[in-house]
Amino acid sequence: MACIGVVDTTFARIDMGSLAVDELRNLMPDAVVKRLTVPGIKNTVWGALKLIKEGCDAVIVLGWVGPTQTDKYSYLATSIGLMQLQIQTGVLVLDVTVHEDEAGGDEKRLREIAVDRTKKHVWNLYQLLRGDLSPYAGKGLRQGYPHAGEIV
Ligand SMILES: Cc1nc2c(=O)[nH]c(=O)nc-2n(C[C@H](O)[C@H](O)[C@H](O)CO)c1C
Repeated sequence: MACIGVVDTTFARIDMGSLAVDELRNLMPDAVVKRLTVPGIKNTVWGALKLIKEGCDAVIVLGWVGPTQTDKYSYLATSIGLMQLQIQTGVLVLDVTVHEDEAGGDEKRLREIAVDRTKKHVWNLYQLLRGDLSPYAGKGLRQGYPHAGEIV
């Protein structure tokens, strides 16, 4: 039985962790889901490794990046950490991040982005655990926005 880790943060302004857990239950009702909420994105590497050590086969990390340059640097550091973690463990760690400044201050839009991106990346994780996404290659899939679509 698959074990899926969910790591999210208190820094986030939308509860993407709960959205991810709900969507995992929809797509993978038999999977064990282990959730760990940490203070912020820079703590997610530790959280993901903890869940991997506890036996998770894959981890989805839900991060929220603030609008300042310092926030962006924190995210860059985290991204490198999450990539290193995958190199060292070989475990898929799917980084799902919402940037607070990507909706131009429109908080309703920001929620829509967070919900759409979380659900679609849970779907991506589900597909990757069952094989790969090759049936969707080149289809212009987007998370947080409508699919851009294929150029034909
Ligand atoms: C500058 C900064 N920006 C963010 C952010 O954009 N998103 C986030 O989740 N957390 C941020 N943090 C906090 C760090 O991730 C971490 O929680 C603290 O440095 C404590 O280790 C910091 C310190």
